[in-house]
Amino acid sequence: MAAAKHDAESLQRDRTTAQDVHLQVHAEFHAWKDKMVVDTFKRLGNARTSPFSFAAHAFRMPRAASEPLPTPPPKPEDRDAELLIWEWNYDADGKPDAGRAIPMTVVALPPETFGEHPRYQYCTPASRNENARMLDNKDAPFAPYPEDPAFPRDAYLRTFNDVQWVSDQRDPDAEVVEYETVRRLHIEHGFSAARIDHIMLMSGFTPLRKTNESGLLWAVGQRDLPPVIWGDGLPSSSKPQLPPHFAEEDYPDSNDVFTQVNTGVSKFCPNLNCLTHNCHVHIDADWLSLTPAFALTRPRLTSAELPAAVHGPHPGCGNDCFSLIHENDMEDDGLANVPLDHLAVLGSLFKAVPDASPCDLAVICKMRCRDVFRHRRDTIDDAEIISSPPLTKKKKPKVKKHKLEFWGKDSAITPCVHPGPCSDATLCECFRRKLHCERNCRCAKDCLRRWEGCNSTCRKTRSCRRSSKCKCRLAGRECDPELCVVCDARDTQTHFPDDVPAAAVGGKCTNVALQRGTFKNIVVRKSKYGLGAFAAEDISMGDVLGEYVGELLDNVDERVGHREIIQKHSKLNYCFGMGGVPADKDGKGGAPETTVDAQWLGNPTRFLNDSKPKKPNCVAEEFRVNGELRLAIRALKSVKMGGELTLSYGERYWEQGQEAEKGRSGVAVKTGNHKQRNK
Ligand SMILES: C[S@@+](CC[C@H](N)C(=O)[O-])C[C@H]1O[C@@H](n2cnc3c(N)ncnc32)[C@H](O)[C@@H]1O
Repeated sequence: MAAAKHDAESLQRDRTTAQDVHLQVHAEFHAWKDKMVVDTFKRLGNARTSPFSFAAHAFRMPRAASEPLPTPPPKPEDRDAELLIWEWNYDADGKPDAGRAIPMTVVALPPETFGEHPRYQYCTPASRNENARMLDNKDAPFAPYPEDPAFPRDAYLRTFNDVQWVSDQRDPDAEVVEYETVRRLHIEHGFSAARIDHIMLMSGFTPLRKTNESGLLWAVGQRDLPPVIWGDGLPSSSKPQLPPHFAEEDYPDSNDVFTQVNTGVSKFCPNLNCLTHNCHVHIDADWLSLTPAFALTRPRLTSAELPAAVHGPHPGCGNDCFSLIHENDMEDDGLANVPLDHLAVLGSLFKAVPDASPCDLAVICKMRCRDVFRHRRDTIDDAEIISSPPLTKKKKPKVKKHKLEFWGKDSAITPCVHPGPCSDATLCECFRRKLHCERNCRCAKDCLRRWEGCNSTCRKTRSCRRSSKCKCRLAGRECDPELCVVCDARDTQTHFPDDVPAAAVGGKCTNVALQRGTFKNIVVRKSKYGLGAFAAEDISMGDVLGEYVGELLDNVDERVGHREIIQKHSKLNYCFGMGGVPADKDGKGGAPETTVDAQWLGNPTRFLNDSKPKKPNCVAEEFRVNGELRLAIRALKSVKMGGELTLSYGERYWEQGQEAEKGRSGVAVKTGNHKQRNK
């Protein structure tokens, strides 16, 4: 009872101390900030030679209301000037000089010279597709058309759960104050991390660390803090700092390389042609990581077996190699001089690759291989290895080729990751969806489901032209630089239009334009329907002009509701459907697999207008590129420089436009076929 009372009293005392420190830090921070802001403005006002000197002139006001503005100098003799601009300079005391007049000639231009610019909707330039944000309907990042009373702002905001400028914001000033409070509580008052966390959480502050990648200390570690001068006149940088791994006791593994690699690996795209950090295309719409974490590996080799197993009869890394030193001699070589950090890294590596060559591990850990070997011997128990069951090689089940079934032109965006061969039993997604396995699938290299490239069909022509029997072309794929060897898809540098003779193209793959980005120059100019895309150079039939890129929507209604409101209001729709079931020849039915929306993210191909009632000179074609569905815009005929580039959106685009006017939902309904736009 007495102990509990004592605890409660001590907690109350600590809370009071923490509150006092917090109030003090808060006051000091705001005193510094107010002064810093005023000083900055003063400095700008006094600047003479800095780039801000313009601002100095602009903001210099008469010292007192009674102080008159300088009298303009006499008008110059230039009688033709219809407009004079007066300019004065101020000296260091703020006194204006005599001033000068700059004559300007006013030229009357015909009104059509500066006609109204067509409406333009802001768009982030992009060279590749991006997945639309998961939970796109979660927070509205901003309210569009703020000055347009006709925009249905309330209806727009109602399609979101919240508004980002209210819900998600962390005040960076509060973060600086909280951090300094924590620093003082630990350094000056001896509070432990756990005690600080306990008190701060009671007061509604952010926990010091929530996970390895969140919490106050993690967030502060991501930023450059402002150079605050505290109440004692000293800057933050001159003060004793929190210890490096403060408050990490609850996350003992966060420093472990094995854990760190596994945290990082899940954020990289597993597509071997991409490997982008936080890839928004190949990592699936629910942001599930596709890259499996590294598992702990059991050691299989005893210390006595290791040297021969990893190096055979040869030394691994030279005359000083551990494999040449007798065990008894090694005893004298201590590990004492090896820094603890290096040993920690080595310990992590033993978890992942315990049977790797000590010489290789030595390079990674900046140690001698004999020390690596010795540390392994000290930490991995040979007795456990001997007692563990021996590895048995499983027989590979035979898969008969004629049993393989494939469905249409689809291919897996998500690589299959499962132990054993691709089958229903191993829950292989490629097998279940009747897709070809792709290069980045984790199945065996000789898996019969794997796409093989066009080597069997293009051996003679080696050009993969559209008229050819190229297996990749016929399957709606671009050639794969790793697989399509006979056409040299890897080294092709040039794009060949259709009218170049086949002989001139031999040995040069023409089916890699999207991967290589061998596009034509397009300019955006005024056209009959707002802005349009025009050829900035002569274009030949068959040329790929560019890739239609934007945000990828997977057709979930909630994610598109707000987009539809913007489309209706602006009367501009940049959606394009891809994949899925094509519509019939009248443009009816069908459902796209994905919609590319270039409303907020795109490139000049988003400006191609509909050609109706004329025939279009371009077409959009779908290609699978490394498992990813992409849209190429190709010329159907030659277009001279300056000619407008057009597509056929398809009847469905316009029909659905009228339905959308009536309030029907459905941005992401099927394009007629891949040549038609989606509304
Ligand atoms: C993808 S945008 C094309 C670029 C658009 N002109 C601009 O200024 O941003 C499609 C929109 O352009 C307009 N548009 C394109 N072709 C048209 C046509 N043949 N007739 C009328 N409007 C057209 C429609 O407003 C349509 O929603």
